[in-house]
Amino acid sequence: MDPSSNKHRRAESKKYIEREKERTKEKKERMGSNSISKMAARHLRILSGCNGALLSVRFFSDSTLAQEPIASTAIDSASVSPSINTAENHSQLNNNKKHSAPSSLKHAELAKFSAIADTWWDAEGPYKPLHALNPTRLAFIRSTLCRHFRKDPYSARPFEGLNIVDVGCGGGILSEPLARMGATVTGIDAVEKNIKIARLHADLDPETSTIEYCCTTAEKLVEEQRKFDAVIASEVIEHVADPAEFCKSLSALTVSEGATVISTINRSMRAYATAIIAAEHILHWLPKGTHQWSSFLTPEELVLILQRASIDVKEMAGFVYNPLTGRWSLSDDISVNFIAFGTKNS
Ligand SMILES: C[S@@+](CC[C@H](N)C(=O)[O-])C[C@H]1O[C@@H](n2cnc3c(N)ncnc32)[C@H](O)[C@@H]1O
Ligand SMILES: [Mg+2]
Repeated sequence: MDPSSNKHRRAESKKYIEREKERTKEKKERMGSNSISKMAARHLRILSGCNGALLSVRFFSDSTLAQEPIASTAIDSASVSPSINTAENHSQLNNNKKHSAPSSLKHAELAKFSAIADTWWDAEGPYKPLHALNPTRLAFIRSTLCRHFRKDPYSARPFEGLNIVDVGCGGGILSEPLARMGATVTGIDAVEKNIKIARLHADLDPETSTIEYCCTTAEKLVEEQRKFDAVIASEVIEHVADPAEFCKSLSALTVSEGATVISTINRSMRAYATAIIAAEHILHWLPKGTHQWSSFLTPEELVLILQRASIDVKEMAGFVYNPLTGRWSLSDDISVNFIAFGTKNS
């Protein structure tokens, strides 16, 4: 056939389209074994740490995922507040630029945390909700980690022998009880002031003075080739620049067969009404602007990005607030606050 003829060109185009179809099919098949559609269709068994009740959460089909892009915001260095532009933070931020992994820092978010750093241990201050949430999230963390690492959940120090990193530890509200439960804890935060407060507070008690606090990021620890049995990022992922990259860093920090725990807020209308309108604008629990609804992740999105980072989510639970008692409890209602436990694929 004459190579310049129309017939020849049509035949070549047809071959090309066929090859592309074949490649797409292969790609789909490769992804299929791991894809969220399988994950989404299956029931996750959730054992509540508080009452041992067997809860079950059904994920939606992945069509919802296709419609809703995972929230991701580019770093806007112009929006960094002068309060975070300290020499220490500057050198730390500059150091981050040198690393190959993209920075998880969202400077405007860090400025908000820096501005209220001295209130971490004021149980009636802006971190009141985190203080109130602490026993409930610890119940989930204790039950999932003990089950996974075959530890006795009824022991006073069930995490003895476990090496845990608390990423975005803030003032150490979660790091401290983890250390009291026997874990060797490393607490890291991108805000220098938070780390200073955390260090000062932990030094008040010999049981928590063992915590290693460091002003750094997950990606920086990856560069340093640090590894942990368990990686925890509680109420942090909604404040980072790129949740998917952040999860990759968390995964890289986790030993093979190790555990990753993430808690955050669902991108639901209920979350908008309660976590933003009520908590920030009506009840003034949190400073206005603490959260951006568009930065929240749905549970399905979190499962997907963790799966792509080689972490299989095994258990998930919701945190539900009772305004009458002022207490949080574990629930199968993941429509607002939720927590996920996953394990790193070997
Ligand atoms: C809502 S606070 C949660 C603190 C703590 N995890 C807790 O729940 O008690 C979020 C924390 O994450 C930190 N943070 C935000 N982005 C970060 C990043 N990319 N790397 C490390 N820490 C970060 C903030 O400075 C802040 O202390
Ligand atoms: Mg938050």
